[in-house]
Formats: sequence, C-alpha cells, structure tokens
Amino acid sequence: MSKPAPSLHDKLNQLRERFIEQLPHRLAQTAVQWQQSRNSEEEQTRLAPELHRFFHSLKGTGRSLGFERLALLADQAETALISCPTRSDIDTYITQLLQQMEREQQHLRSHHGQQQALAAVNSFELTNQAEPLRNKRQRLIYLCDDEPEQVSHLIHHLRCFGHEVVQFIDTGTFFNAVLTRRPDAVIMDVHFPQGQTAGTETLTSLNKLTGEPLPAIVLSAHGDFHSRLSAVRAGCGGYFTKPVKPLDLMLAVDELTAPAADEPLKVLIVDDEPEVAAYHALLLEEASMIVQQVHHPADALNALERFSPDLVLVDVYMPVCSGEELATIIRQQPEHVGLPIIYLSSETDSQKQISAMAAGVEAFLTKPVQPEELVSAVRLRAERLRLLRSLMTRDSMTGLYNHSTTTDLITKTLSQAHREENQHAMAMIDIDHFKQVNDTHGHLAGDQVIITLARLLKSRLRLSDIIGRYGGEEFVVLLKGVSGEQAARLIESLREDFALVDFHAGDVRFRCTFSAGVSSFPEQPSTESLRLSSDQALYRAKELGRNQVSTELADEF
Ligand SMILES: Nc1nc2c(ncn2[C@@H]2O[C@H](COP(=O)(O)OP(=O)(O)OP(=O)(O)O)[C@@H](O)[C@H]2O)c(=O)[nH]1
Repeated sequence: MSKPAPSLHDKLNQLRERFIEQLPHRLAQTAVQWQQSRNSEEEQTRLAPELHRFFHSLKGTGRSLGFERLALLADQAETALISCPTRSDIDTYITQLLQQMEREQQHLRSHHGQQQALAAVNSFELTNQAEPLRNKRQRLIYLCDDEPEQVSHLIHHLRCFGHEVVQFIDTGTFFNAVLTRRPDAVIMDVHFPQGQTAGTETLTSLNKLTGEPLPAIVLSAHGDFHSRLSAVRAGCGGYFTKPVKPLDLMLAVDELTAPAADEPLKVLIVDDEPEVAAYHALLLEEASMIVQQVHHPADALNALERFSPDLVLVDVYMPVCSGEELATIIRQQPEHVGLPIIYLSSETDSQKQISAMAAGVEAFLTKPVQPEELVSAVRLRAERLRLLRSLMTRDSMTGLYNHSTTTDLITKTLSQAHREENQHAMAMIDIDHFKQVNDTHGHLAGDQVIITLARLLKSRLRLSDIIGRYGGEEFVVLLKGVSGEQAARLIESLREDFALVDFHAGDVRFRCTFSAGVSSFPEQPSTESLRLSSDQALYRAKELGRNQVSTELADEF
C-alpha cells in the first residue's frame, strides 16, 4: 500500500522542525564569527555584513514561522549591530543575546517547546477543503497591505475579472497562508509596522524557504531607491506606486501569471511498424509534444478528425497504401490543406525523395533520424502552422475568434447539439455609445475598452464557451449547456461588473456600459436564427435605454 501524502500541517511542521534542527549549527557558527571579529579591525569589517545578515534573516524567518521570542532576540541583536558600530560597546550584550537564543533553541527542541510550536501551527486556519475549481485563466492572488481601504477598489477589479483574491493585512498571516496554499501571484506592500521593508523581506524569506520564487508585484506608497531595491532583491516582477490604475495592475498580473508555454504541440505518427512509431513517439514526447500513433493508413483520417494534430509524420513505405498516396488523400480534404506532413523513410535516393515530395509534403527525413533533427523539424513546421492558424482565426486586437471562425464554430456545435439534444444560449453584446467614447477620449481609449471587455469575457466564461469579436464593438458568445435564462443571468452579472470598471484617458477617468441580447437553442435551431433573435433582443435593450440584458422573450434582467 502506498504511503498517504503528507498533510499541509505535516509539511508545515517539517518545515519548522528543519529550521530548529539547523539552528544550533547556525548559532554556533555565528558565535565563532562574533569571537573572530574581536581579533582585529579587518576581521570586524569583514564579518560585520555576515553577522548582520544572520540576525536579520533569523528575525524575519523566526517571526514568520511563529517563533516570536527567537525573532525578538534576533531583532535586538540586529538593532545593536546597526546602532553601535564600535564592537566593544556591545560585546557583552551580543554574547548574552546569542546565549539566550541558544537557550530558546533548546527549549523549542524540547517536548514542551514542540507542543508550543504545534499550537502555533494550529493557530491559523488551514483551508482543508478541496480547492474550488477555478477557470484555467482564473488566478489565486494574495494581496498583502496593512491599509485595506486603499486597495479595496483594486480587489474589486481583480475579482470582477474572475480572479480569486485573498487579502492579508499582516505579513505573518500571509507567510503562513503561502505555505498552506501557494497563490499564482502576490501583490505586496513594502512598508509595514514591523519594518520599512517588511513586505519584501517576507517575500525574500519565503523564496529562500521554499526554493521557489513567488511571482510578485509590489504596491507601495513610496518609490524610493531603498524600497525598490528590496523589491528587486525579493525577485518582484513589477513595482507600482499608489494610487495605481486597476487596469494597469491587471495587465501586470496577467503578464506575471501567463503560462510559460502554449499548449503542447500535437503530432500524429502513421507508421506500420509499431516499434519504430513508438521510438519516434518517445523522442517527440521527450520534447514535451503529445503524440498519437496509427499503424494502419486507413485509420489516419479518423485520427486526424479526433486528435486534430499540428503535424503528421508519415512513413513512406507502408503496405496497402504508400506515404505519398496517404499524403494526397489528406491534402484532398479542404480542412487539412495546410496541415504540415513530414515523410520518414530509409530512402536515400534523392530522385525518389524529390518525387515523394511532389505530393506537397514539407520535409523528408531519412531513417535513422537524429533525435534533435526530428524534434526541430517537427517543432519548426508545427509552430508555423499554429501561428498561421491563429492569424487566420483570431482577431489581432483581442485574441478572440474573428467573425467567420465564430460562426463556423457555433455551427459545428449546433450540428452536434442536434444529435445529442443539448441546450445552448447565444448572447450578442454591444458597447453603449461607443462612438461617443472614441470622440470624447480618443481611439486609443476606445481600444482599451474593447480589449477590457474581451478580457472580462475570457476570464469569466468557461474555456469551452465560444467567444468571438463579431465586429467593431460587438461581441458574440455561445454559452454551452445552459438555458437562455441562465445565460441572461450570467451576462447580467458581467454587465454589472463591467459598468464599474474604471478607464483612464490621460487624467480623465470614465466608465462604460454594454447592452446584450440573449437567445437560446433549440428554440432557435440554427446559427442564423440564433443570431437574428439575439440581435433583435439586443436592439430592444438599446431601445429601452441601454446598459441592460434582454432575452428573445423580451424579459429584461
Ligand atoms: N476605438 C475603436 N473604435 C472602433 C473600433 N471598431 C469600431 N469602432 C467604432 O465604434 C463606433 C460604433 O458606433 P455605433 O455603431 O454608431 O454605435 P454606438 O456609438 O456604440 O452607440 P450604440 O450602439 O447605439 O449604443 C464607431 O464610431 C466605430 O468607429 C475599434 O476597433 N476601435
């Protein structure tokens, strides 16, 4: 039977135990350094920074792990070091503090100390319940600021865009929370009552302790060099001075939490020799690609439909059907015209290779192929296809599907829904008085509004929903598996939140609203009738004064 995974409490306890275990050695080392610094002025100068660093970090980590007495002693030692540059004045004092730390450490290792440490672990609330299921684009953000009223509007905006925001007003609770449930991003103030740079120091301690830098942005009332330096040392990816524009902060969070890589590339291998196919699959999988193998050319079309690869790797010599013939069959299907195909063959005769290429394949690799050659040939061509596909199907400003792709995808979904008797809803969304926004605040500000609404839709709707930019300031979404009524309620909540987003054009702050019309399938059985019905509902919403959601039944939400 496999061992159960350690609980959060166990992990945290292990962390504290490790810290206490390592402490005698570190204290002994520091005591020796302190003695050495007595030998000469050079030694004193050489060791001063190291001694200071030790007390400083012991203060931070001790405090954060709940070892308050230890942190207090370290704080006293640090203050003494800073305020009395002459060593002889504080010699006895520091030696005494080191001895007290030693005793405290022994106490913590004793049974009684362990009990107290455990009580400290249990004193803060652990989120034991299963993590709520979050949208792939939704982030868990920890915001730590001791002046909550100054950041409430930022929290509102972050939540409005679907992020889960947990707020902390002190660094200790924040520290424990990170160890319990690691966030996707942190927004941290620098200055706290505990110290001028206590916020960034907490991040530094956490990064050291976990060995994994937290993606963090600093939000500070001060833009001085010292604060900025502490942020850089804590590995922060951005520094904002208050007051900050919510949308600027949102963009920084987006950038900080953007996935490191896109979806893995998908490759279909068609080869009648299973071992060879498996070997090539292994090489590509090692390079983080997703591979599907087909050993009979006749199965290739089915696999293309289901797997939708970015590239096909075809063996030239196969029984039943040659690679050339298979490539021609694939190319004759309009949806696969641009799909890159690479031949793999033992054929070294260049004349034969040229004739095989006549079927329009992208490359000819000779077996045995070098692993690097295979991976780079596949990656280069598959990524190019991805880029071309994206240029063809997406709107460049918002990254949403363009008009024709949105219509195609909706039509495909409906044809499947007919077979499976599903229900879906369409919403047509149009920004109100958008011409006026452009005329008053300029086109760039108008673009910002469009991009923001696109982001709101992306962050709040499910990945399976179809979201398209239909035209200038008009969007269409297909909400899968929901009734018209449910969809209208959802769009209504988006409408309310969008109306509260602050936009900025220079120093001017302004807000925008949208109107929406909702229709549903199967009541409207085709893409065209859904679109017409949503359009009519949208028209009604505009007529009735805008900033509202209307359904095809003319009920207003
Ligand atoms: N900034 C910007 N403006 C755009 C873009 N696409 C379209 N527009 C503008 O959007 C405006 C749309 O205005 P209208 O369709 O007249 O309607 P409206 O002003 O939004 O008013 P209602 O829909 O009646 O509430 C036009 O002025 C277009 O120039 C774009 O990509 N960026």
